[in-house]
Amino acid sequence: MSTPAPRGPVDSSRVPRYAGPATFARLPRLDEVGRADVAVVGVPFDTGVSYRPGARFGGNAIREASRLLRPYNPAQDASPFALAQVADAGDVAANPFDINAAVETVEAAADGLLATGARLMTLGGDHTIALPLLRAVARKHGPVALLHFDAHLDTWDTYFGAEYTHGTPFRRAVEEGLLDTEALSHVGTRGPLYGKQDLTDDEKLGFGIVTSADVMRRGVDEVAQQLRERIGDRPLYVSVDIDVLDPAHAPGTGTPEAGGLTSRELLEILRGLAGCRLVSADVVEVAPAYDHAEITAVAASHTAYELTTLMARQIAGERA
Ligand SMILES: N=C(N)NCCCC(=O)O
Ligand SMILES: [Zn+2]
Ligand SMILES: [Zn+2]
Repeated sequence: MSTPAPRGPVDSSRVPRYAGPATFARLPRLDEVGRADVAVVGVPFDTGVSYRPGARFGGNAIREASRLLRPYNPAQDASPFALAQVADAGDVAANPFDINAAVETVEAAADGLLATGARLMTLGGDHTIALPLLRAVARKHGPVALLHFDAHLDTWDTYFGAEYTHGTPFRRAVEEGLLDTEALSHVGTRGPLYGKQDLTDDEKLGFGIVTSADVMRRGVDEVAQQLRERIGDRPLYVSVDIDVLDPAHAPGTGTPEAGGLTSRELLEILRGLAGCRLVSADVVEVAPAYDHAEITAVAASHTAYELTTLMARQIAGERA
């Protein structure tokens, strides 16, 4: 069965790129194209944060910054929006006053989009939302490999007795059997912890750690190769907390930590994942009130672009 040619972004050589409403990369809305291979969906929710709030505005900041993306990605030699239908699915109406209700709403929205055959490219929102997203993805694919880019472990147990927060999604995900514990990696980890036990607990859950300093010492190619080997041909979920980047590269975030990755390192590691079976991804924790000159939002838009390109190439490869 032949698939219709995907509808791509508005042509920025004919319509100024700063004109009109901001969808991700100036792509059509999902309701304009009916269905999508990759649905870019916003989750404006930040009730799970432990420090600076504001990630509820992250998705729209990333959309605004993504106006400057262009249709051909030379680093991956691919035109993602021609290889697959990528569309902007709008925002999930997550309850800002009730975390449990919000988690349920995100899960249901993700289920709905995944049921149409779309992969999710989610724009957060704080990191709490990774849990409902992983629930939906695991319901579809079974336990998935997880590649988690973050300054933080996000495998803590509770904050103030709360189970669902931005510091706890991946412990919950392991407890719920959503992850393939043979293939769990944190990348970019750094900064002070509550105690050494944090690391022991994290290791017991099955995670391997590539610290920010490891990336600097070993280089992006070696790191990407090690990650690819660990992931193998498992279905893969990639979660990018933008605070994995150094505050110089991403000041607009809620819990910044010194000594992070450069945006160049992050983008190169992502490109090195070509060939992995990427089933969905998120970019979270962009808090534009702390941003300057859209530094963080631009980095996040390029991160989502590389992830989308990986998914589009994967989809095109499956079709061929
Ligand atoms: N997921 C992010 N960004 N941060 C988690 C930090 C949890 C803490 O305040 O200890
Ligand atoms: Zn973090
Ligand atoms: Zn995080």
